[in-house]
Amino acid sequence: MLAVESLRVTFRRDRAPPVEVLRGVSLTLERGATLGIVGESGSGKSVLALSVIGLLPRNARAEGRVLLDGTDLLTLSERGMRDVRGRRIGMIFQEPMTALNPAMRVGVQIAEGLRVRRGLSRGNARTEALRLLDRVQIPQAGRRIDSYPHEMSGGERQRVGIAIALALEPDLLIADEPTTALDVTVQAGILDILGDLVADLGLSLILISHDLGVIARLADRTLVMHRGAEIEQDATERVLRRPGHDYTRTLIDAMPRRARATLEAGRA
Ligand SMILES: Nc1ncnc2c1ncn2[C@@H]1O[C@H](COP(=O)(O)OP(=O)(O)OP(=O)(O)O)[C@@H](O)[C@H]1O
Repeated sequence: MLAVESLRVTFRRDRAPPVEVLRGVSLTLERGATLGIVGESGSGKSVLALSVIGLLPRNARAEGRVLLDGTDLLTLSERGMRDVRGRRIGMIFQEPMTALNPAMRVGVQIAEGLRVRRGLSRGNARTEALRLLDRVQIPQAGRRIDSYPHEMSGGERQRVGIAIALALEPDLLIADEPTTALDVTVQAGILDILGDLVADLGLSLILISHDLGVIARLADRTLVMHRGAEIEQDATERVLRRPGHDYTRTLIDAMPRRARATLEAGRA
C-alpha cells in the first residue's frame, strides 16, 4: 500500500549550505504488515515519517516519490494532503501530552474528529468515543471519558492518542517512538495494543524506535537507518539473527537485556 522511492530531504538554512538529512531512502509496506524503522537519534526517522504525512517544515525540500496506493503524496496540494492525513494515515507521537488539548476532556477530543470529519452526531460520536476507549483498554471507560489529560497516567494518555488516531479509521498508522517516554511495563501494554490493532483491524503499521527491542516485538520487516540512509532492510528475524552490518550489531548490543534473552531463547 505504501512505497517510498529514493526519498531525499534537504533542509535550507540561513546563509549556510543546505543539509541533506534523507539521502535516497526507499521502502515498501504491504497492507496489514508492520515495518519497523530503527536507528540512533538524528538518523532521519522522524523526517521520514513527516515526509509521509506531509508535515515537513517549510524549510525542507523533498524529492523522490511517496506512493500511497499509487498516488504520489509529494505531488498533492495541502488540501489533498489534509484528506489523507487522519483518514488514510494516522499518526501517534512520542509525547501524547503535546498532541492532546490540556483544557478539553478526552472524550470530547476523540469525538471531535468523529463529528467534524466523519459527520457523526454528538450522541453517536460519544458512543463511538467510548467504544474506542474500550478498544485501547482504558479501564472504566464510561467514567474516564470525562477525564482531562492531566488526570490520566502517561500510558493512559498514549492510549487516548491511539484512540484519536483510530477514530478516523485510517488504514496506515505511523507510531514515532510511541513508548519512549514510558516505563518498561507500560511500554509493553502499548505495544500489545498496537499489535492487536494490526491483527484485528488489518491496519498497516510503521513503528519508529531507537530501540531494536521495541521493533523486534512487532515488526515483520525492519529498516535500519544511519545518517539519513538505509543500512539494511529485511525480515526482522533475519536482521536480528544475521545482521548484515556492524552498525546493526551495535543496535542489537544496545537492546535491553530482557529483549536479548528472548531473542537468544528463540535462536536456541
Ligand atoms: N526543522 C529542521 N530544520 C533543520 N534540520 C532539521 C529539522 N528537523 C530535523 N532536522 C535534522 O534532520 C536530521 C534527522 O532528524 P530526525 O528528527 O529525523 O532524526 P530521528 O532519527 O528521528 O532522531 P530522534 O530519535 O532524535 O527524533 C537531524 O540531523 C536533524 O537535526
